[in-house]
This record gives sequence, C-alpha cells and structure tokens, in this order.
Amino acid sequence: MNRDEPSGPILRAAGLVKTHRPEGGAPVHAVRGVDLRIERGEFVAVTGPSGAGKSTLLHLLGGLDRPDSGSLWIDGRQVDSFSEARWAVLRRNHIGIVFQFFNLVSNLSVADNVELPALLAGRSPRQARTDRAELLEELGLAGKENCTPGELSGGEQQRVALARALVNSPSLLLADEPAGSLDSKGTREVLRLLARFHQRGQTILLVTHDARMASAADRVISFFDGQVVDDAHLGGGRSRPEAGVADVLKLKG
Ligand SMILES: Nc1ncnc2c1ncn2[C@@H]1O[C@H](COP(=O)(O)OP(=O)(O)OP(=O)(O)O)[C@@H](O)[C@H]1O
Repeated sequence: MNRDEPSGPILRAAGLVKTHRPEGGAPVHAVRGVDLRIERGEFVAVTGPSGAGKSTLLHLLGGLDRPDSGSLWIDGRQVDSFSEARWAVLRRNHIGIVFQFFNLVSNLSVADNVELPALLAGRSPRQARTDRAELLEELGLAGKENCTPGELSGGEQQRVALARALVNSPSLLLADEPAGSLDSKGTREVLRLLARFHQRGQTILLVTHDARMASAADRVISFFDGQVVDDAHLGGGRSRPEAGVADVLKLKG
C-alpha cells in the first residue's frame, strides 16, 4: 500500500505525541496528541505561553526531534518513520527553518552561509552564487557577502538566516521565534519579509509567544499545555496580507 499522499496539504499531522524524559527528572508531556493540517500558501502562527510546547511541536514538524507516536506527512510524503539521513535530505530540499538565535556558521562568510545549503542540494557553484546574490539583494544585504555573522547586527543576521532557509525554495518555512532576540526595528523587518514571501506563495509556520506577532499570520493556532486549544482563520483568506502586518507594526511602534 502506498502510504504517501501524492497531493493535498503541505503538512498533516495526526496524533503527535512527545514526552521529554530528562535524566533524573520527571517526564514532561510537551506535545499531547496534536492533529494539524496546513494547506499550501498558508501563513500560520502557533502561539501560546512559555512552556506550552510550541518549540517541541516545531522540532517534530521539522524532523529535529522524533514523536513518541503519531503520523506526519510533509509535501505528500509520510515522514514519521524517516531515518536521520532522509530527514536531512527532506529538510535540505523542502523545509527551511529559522531559529531565534540564527544558528549561522560563525566562521563562514555571509555568502558561504547562504550558498552552503544550495551546494549541498546539488546546485552548481555558479547557480548557488546567483541564487545567493539574488536573495541577499532582496533582503537588503548586498555588500555584506564577505562579512562573518559576528560583524552584523541581530536583524541582519536573521535576514541571512532567512536567506539560508529560503535558498532552496522550500515548500515550507518553519520559523521559531524569529524575532525573539531582535529589537522592534528588527522585528518589523522580519515581519515585513515573512509577509512578502507569503504574498508570493510561500507557506509559513511561525512559532511565537508574542500574540501581536502572531496576528501577522492569516491563521492563528493557540497552543496550551501541549494541545491545540483554538484554531482561528483571520479574515477568511485575507485579501491583503499586509493588513495584518500593518496592525502589528503599529503596535510595535
Ligand atoms: N529537551 C528537553 N528536555 C526536557 N524537557 C524539555 C526539553 N525541551 C523542552 N522541554 C520542556 O517541555 C515543555 C515545553 O517546552 P517548549 O520549549 O516546547 O515550549 P514553548 O512553548 O516553546 O516555550 P517557550 O515559548 O518558552 O520557548 C517545557 O516544560 C520545557 O521545559
């Protein structure tokens, strides 16, 4: 039987469960039976208080951690039984991830940080250079190619991380508190960029404890104590995605 889904949502999860078992400590039931369906082109925020299990969920969806039980389909493939190696290939080609603390390679230049995933995906050095140059230009980082991450501001580093996540044109972008360590200017930049890529059809799943940031998305999933407690489609396929961002930017000052 073919257990893959050839078409349909970009992501589907059924009954995902994850319990952390810290050595010497009590088990933590971080994700307690999550069903989720994300359609292509959606901009979804998962929000909830600290400790609700949002990051654990994102790690499960990106294959950075494994569920104890449950099923997961990404882009039509059933992936919950994937090996590390297959997950690595899936992430390289289909899933971009940005984190709160950027996770750039500190001793590589900006250009190399962005080109590396393209080269690993099998793109020619020339194509990788072209794609990197286009993205850095678009993200306002032209001229910073030879800097190392430590020479950039937090906002610039997060834009490099975004370029790295997007260089292989992933079907799905996962963002875990991408503005969590940025000031309000950096937050605005990240929100604008997410909105811009979303308008072009990029599917985005944003994890944030910040309800104002979450309202930039067109669907907000509230997470509490390891479970989905609300799933709100804002504006029913908002015709102007920028409207949500504009509201947030006003609030952010
Ligand atoms: N590797 C781990 N080992 C043990 N416990 C963990 C681990 N990772 C997370 N936890 C615990 O699981 C629960 C959920 O954590 P998680 O980071 O997923 O929540 P969160 O909603 O993302 O919180 P925050 O907004 O503070 O990042 C918390 O109680 C946390 O302490």
